[in-house]
Amino acid sequence: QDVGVIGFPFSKGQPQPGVRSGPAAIRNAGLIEKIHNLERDVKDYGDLDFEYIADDPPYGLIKNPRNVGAANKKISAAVSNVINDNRLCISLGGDHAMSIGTLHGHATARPDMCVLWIDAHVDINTPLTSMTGNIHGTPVSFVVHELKDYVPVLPGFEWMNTCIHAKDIAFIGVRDIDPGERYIMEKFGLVCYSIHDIDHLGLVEVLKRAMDNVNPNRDRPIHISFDIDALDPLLAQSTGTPVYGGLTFREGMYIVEEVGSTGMVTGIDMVEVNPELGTKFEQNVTVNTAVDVLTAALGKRRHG
Ligand SMILES: CN[C@](CCCC[B-](O)(O)O)(CCN1CCCCC1)C(=O)O
Ligand SMILES: [Mn+2]
Ligand SMILES: [Mn+2]
Ligand SMILES: [Mn+2]
Repeated sequence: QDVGVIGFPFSKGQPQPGVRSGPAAIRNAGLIEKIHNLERDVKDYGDLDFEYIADDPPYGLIKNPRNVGAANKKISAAVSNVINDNRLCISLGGDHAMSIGTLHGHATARPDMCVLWIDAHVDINTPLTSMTGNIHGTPVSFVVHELKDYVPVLPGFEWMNTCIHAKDIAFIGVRDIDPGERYIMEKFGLVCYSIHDIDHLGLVEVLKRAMDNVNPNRDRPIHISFDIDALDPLLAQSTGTPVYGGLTFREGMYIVEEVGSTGMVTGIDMVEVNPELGTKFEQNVTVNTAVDVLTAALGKRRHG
């Protein structure tokens, strides 16, 4: 399947501006060329630009609702466009709030798509449970049908509708959940494999169970939302919310190799790379790892 790459230099879902430079850093590390080298037809759709809305007071604790809502409306249309071009859409971030738009856009183009959320976090705070007001900790609550009654319509989000069922998403790599999120996960029976589960069951079994939950017949388009902070901070240092004890490079690669090899992946987010955090060395390791994860998802194999 052909590939489309689109950049979302977006940072309004959290307080650190450097995440806006993620797309440029990932491109500079040679992503497009490396995809070419896989004999995949790849089209670069460039970066989306986001008009800044100055008058954007908080909604409760939630910061920048109008900016985040307007950006995600554009992101959704852009992602739908790439997928309707029959290209696997690679969305480069930018913070994880952008996945409100990437999931909405993917589901608009592929209504039966399912989601693997690879992250240290479950990002399912509602605007009322978030303790930080950073929308990058809430994107899942905006898209899940069963949470509709728990998520107020924020200014800037009037365009939005929920687009997946709780059973259509599985989380892998989780190790930092807020109390409100834990309540929601248990109340709605969301499928979540923590780092502890990986240590207990093994990654092969965890990945099998996650796929059995969201894609039992392996016949549904798959959206991989990869938050670079799923990986251990020793590897992915340049990110806004690092949490110790994350996925190794090998575990991260195994996940995307396995899921990619189904040939069912039609959307991938690579988010939360902040090239302005950490040392130059740490920035390079983080960005190069992001590129390696993406090329592995597209078929680059370590066994040649
Ligand atoms: C776990 N929830 C956090 C982090 C969200 C990370 C977003 B991601 O996209 O990078 O995954 C953290 C909330 N805690 C901050 C420290 C004090 C306790 C609450 C939040 O801000 O909601
Ligand atoms: Mn995270
Ligand atoms: Mn449905
Ligand atoms: Mn995240």
